[in-house]
Amino acid sequence: MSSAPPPSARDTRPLGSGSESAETSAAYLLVLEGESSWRFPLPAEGVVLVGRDDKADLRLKDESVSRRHARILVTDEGPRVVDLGSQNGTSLNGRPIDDARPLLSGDVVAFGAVVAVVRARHRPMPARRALDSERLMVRLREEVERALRYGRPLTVLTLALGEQGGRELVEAVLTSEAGPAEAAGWLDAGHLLWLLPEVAGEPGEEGLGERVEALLSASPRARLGAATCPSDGCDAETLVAAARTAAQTAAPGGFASAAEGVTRLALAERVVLVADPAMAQLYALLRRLAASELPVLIRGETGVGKENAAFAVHHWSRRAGGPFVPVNCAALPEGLVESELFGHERGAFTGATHARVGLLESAQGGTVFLDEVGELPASAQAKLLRALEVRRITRVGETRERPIDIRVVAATHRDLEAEVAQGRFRQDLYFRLGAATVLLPSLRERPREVPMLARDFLERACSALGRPGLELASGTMHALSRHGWPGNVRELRNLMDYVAAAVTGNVVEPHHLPARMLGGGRGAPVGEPVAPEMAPVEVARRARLPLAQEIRELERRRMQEALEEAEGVQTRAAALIGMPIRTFSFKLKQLGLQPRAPRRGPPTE
Ligand SMILES: Nc1ncnc2c1ncn2[C@@H]1O[C@H](COP(=O)(O)OP(=O)(O)OP(=O)(O)O)[C@@H](O)[C@H]1O
Repeated sequence: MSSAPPPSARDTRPLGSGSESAETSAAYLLVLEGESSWRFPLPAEGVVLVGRDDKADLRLKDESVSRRHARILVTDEGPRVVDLGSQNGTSLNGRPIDDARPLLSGDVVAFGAVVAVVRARHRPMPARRALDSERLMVRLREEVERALRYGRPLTVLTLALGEQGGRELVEAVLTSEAGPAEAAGWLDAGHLLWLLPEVAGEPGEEGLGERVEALLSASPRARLGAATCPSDGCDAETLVAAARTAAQTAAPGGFASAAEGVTRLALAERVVLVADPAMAQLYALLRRLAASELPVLIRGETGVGKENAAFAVHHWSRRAGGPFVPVNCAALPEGLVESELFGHERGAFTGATHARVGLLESAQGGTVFLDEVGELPASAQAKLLRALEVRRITRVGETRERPIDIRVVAATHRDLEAEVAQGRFRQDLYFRLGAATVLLPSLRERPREVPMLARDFLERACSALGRPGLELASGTMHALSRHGWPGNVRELRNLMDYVAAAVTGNVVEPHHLPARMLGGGRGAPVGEPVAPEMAPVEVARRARLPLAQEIRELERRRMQEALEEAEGVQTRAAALIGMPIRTFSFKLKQLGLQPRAPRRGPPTE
């Protein structure tokens, strides 16, 4: 292995001259030492010792460099650097390294105070680099890990072969076009995946555009799609799914990026973002259901977007001009459920000083959204069933019936069938409400939507506060993608509201997130307490918590205890701690606490 030339010769030394490795070199280091800079060609394969030692291959003079400082190992997978326990350490892109790290074009390595920039020359990918799907996914996971760790871009490009095929030509393109840091292979007979580290997937970006053109020249009827880490996903499976979905949306012979696959549904004042294919299908179904008058039952965990789905049914229906009346059945005051729902006459009960129109009647000509319908007491269930069957209601304290023209969309986080089986919910009402049932997946099940929702909520929160937009660091995106989201979209929204208010710089770093999110793991148990406004980790480490946080923690504990004592009946739990039921119900959602199933007796006629 050749040693570095003396400083005087370094600046002028042409790349590839005077070194046995230069002819075969695929990459070089641009070394910046003191006032001088020079190129050090890396061998095609072999080991480069970096240090002040006379025997070092890359010989440096700076005092900050140890005699045997680092080693660069070059294999057909590309170069990797490892520190040899040097005094001042080796860093990659500003971060100290403690184990072997791959070097990619554009990486900045520092050996003590000496800096070297990696420049990879274009080297055709050997045919054997086309990996089988298993190895390809392993490689993609490594690349995702690297992209997130160092905040570097990574794009995955997928090709769905057209009817005319062209597999051999596509493979020829890979052999001639793929760079040394890239990998590609077939996911199945018809889908190719090409990993493009350092490609940000931006419109008009050369690294992407050239490859798209080359692939389409090989298979002109193919569809191409691309997804980028972290903006379209932070794990291998999500990125592949996003790229494949994008390819499906492209025309034959065309290309689409995953970002183009995000749909913004403008539903009057509401904006609903949809990117997950399952969600897109569900919203298409809701649109079809809207055209009918069928009652719709929406199932899903708390905060998953059930009210938005219900509003979509209303908005797309012929009732859009009428009112949309949301009713939280869990928050209706015990004893007043019927008068709230059906209204009452003056003097119907103590305190009924005026006649009052009920919530159902106030939805005349429109849609009533019965949220948490599983919480309705048995007597109200019976009365609701009758009202829906005869399309009339009777106000409490009145004998005459009044006609109603409403559509009912109901929602529940419970398994209503199981509730029916246990005698806690009327079967006939269940059949009536659940003529069409739509199950919304939890946010954990649609990881593709986490980054885009996070960005959107953050942008909206910043603009509501009148502050400039904030960026989400890739480590933060990673933490968001690993979180279990027991509170679903609401939890994400609350978190973004919190960071918009709390973070002072321009970038949301992982340490700004609540401590509970940094341990990570999709497996975070559902129903785990959620406090989006919980202090960031530095605050949590302090001996004393801010007063506001202590109060919130106390509130959470007391509410949980009360719920247990009241066997899940929210109105009773609220009364136990002297909190108005509406406040209780609101805080329950805000804190992501799971209301337990109330133990009710079987419904009566
Ligand atoms: N796809 C989406 N795009 C934009 N915002 C969303 C989306 N899904 C949910 N949200 C927002 O997340 C929050 C919670 O959604 P929503 O109230 O519809 O959930 P929910 O399932 O009805 O909750 P709960 O079970 O507590 O009644 C709302 O602020 C809503 O606007």
